[in-house]
Amino acid sequence: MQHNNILILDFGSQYTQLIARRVRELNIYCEIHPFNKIPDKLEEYKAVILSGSPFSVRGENALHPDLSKIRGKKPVLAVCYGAQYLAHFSGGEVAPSDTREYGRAKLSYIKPNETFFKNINEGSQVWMSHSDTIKHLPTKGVLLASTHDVQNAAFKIEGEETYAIQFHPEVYHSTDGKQLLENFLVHIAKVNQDWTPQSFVEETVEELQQKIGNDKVVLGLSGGVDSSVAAMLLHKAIGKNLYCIFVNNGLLRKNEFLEVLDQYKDMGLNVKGVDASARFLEALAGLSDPEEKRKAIGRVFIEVFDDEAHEISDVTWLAQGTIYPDVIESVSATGGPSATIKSHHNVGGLPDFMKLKIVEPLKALFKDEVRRVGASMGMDANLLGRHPFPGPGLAIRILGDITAEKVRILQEVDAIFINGLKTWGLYDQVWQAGAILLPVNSVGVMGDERTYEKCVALRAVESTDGMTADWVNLPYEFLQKTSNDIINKVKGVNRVVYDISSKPPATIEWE
Ligand SMILES: Nc1ncnc2c1ncn2[C@@H]1O[C@H](COP(=O)(O)OP(=O)(O)OP(=O)(O)O)[C@@H](O)[C@H]1O
Ligand SMILES: O=c1[nH]c(=O)c2[nH+]cn([C@@H]3O[C@H](COP(=O)(O)O)[C@@H](O)[C@H]3O)c2[nH]1
Ligand SMILES: NC(=O)CC[C@H](N)C(=O)O
Ligand SMILES: [Mg+2]
Repeated sequence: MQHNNILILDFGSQYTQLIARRVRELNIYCEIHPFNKIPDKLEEYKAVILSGSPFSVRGENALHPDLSKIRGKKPVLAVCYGAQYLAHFSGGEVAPSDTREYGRAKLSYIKPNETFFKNINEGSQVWMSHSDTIKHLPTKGVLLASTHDVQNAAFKIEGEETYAIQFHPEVYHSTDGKQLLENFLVHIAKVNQDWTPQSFVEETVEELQQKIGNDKVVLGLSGGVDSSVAAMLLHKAIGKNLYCIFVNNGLLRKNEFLEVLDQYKDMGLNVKGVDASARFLEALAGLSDPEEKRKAIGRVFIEVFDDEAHEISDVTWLAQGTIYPDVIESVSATGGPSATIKSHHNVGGLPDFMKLKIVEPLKALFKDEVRRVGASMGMDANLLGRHPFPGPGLAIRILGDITAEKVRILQEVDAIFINGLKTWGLYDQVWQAGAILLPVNSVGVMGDERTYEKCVALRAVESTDGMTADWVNLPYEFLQKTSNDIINKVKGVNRVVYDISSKPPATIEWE
């Protein structure tokens, strides 16, 4: 258990994860729990933050948890819906505001000498996103700040360490938001700022040793950041009892299998490379529907992994590189069925028959924190800075059916594009990039002869989490040079196009 833990109760705001990030940026650990699943062991938490919500406290379905175990006993910071909740159900009044308020506002009044507003001055910009407003403060409420339009923009409750704000300190556009969180967490709740990548590594290694003891653990390594950092942590904790398996599904980037395998061996990992290319290609033969392709790959992954795990005697644990956003998505407060756009697969979805216990050392971290943890263990910057790459690999970038020849063509094209980005110093400015082989032949002319060959698309996007993305404005000179190189060097390709679609409405991968 991490020390100095902050509990964030999620009422379904789209900003809840941002609250967690801001708290972590202060080197303070925190966890998000759904509003209706308040943990039993409250003594482990030093303070509680209530998030915003799409609901209205006046609505029939208002989220209305019992906070009697928390209020007056722990410092509480209530944000937006949280603030309205405190007001509405404790003797105050919340009503629809005359004008809905979204975006910029300025604090026009701040009560003097309040620790909560230490180093924050009148005029400070805050970001609003609400349609209800707090008309009357709750019993024992003391006004702390106002904006031009919102009289009760911040208040506290006399006799409790309970603070409430209508604006969102977690968003970047609230200029003193981080200061406000620091005032509350450090100066009011007296939480130490000692949660760092190093302390995370030390605590996690100790926990893993206690949990796993002398048991054996198996882990699927993909060359990606998450599984690699998870492997490093486990290696530090249990050494040779960690058995890593890196599967070549024949759909990796050019030379990637051997290069990455060598890199893992240099890191001292106990890793086995399994070349199952033929098995995957066989399973894919004749399939051209994207979902059927994805499912076939998922199935073969499990078979290969299961075969390999059986080669190791007495394995009892399966380790996974699950990270925090994966966890949060599966327990969202408001839930609601969402449409399946694509069936993402990873070895994580192993069936029950494998009967392995699961260990997920990165379950509490965001992607950038995973990178910081990796860096603090001395992991190679190239490995850490790697673009995300999907488990089904080039199979979902070859539209339609897959053959060994198409894989070869796409590997060549992709290598020219990615190496070009690196040479031009563009790789780190791009979140993810790759090439797509289209099921389209077009007419060209090369050396006075007619050609009728394949077309490839290049895709480069900027994003923070892959959920939304925009295409990158790559320099024309770069695109020109890359297109030339591809058409001149890769036999079978006579046309290159650049994908200028954002997500949504498109997705990052084409299948
Ligand atoms: N070729 C592979 N061999 C073995 N395991 C794999 C392979 N590809 C994917 N996996 C497993 O599937 C998991 C999920 O893959 P995913 O791409 O989401 O994460 P990642 O590869 O670890 O990190 P990143 O998101 O940076 O690519 C990996 O953590 C790994 O355990
Ligand atoms: O491990 C994975 N298994 C998959 O099946 C898979 N499909 C897409 N992706 C990656 O997810 C991000 C979002 O991709 P999309 O916009 O195409 O859904 C992008 O980063 C994609 O590369 C996958 N990763
Ligand atoms: N961001 C929020 O928490 C909004 C709270 C509430 N739904 C309102 O519109 O006022
Ligand atoms: Mg990956």
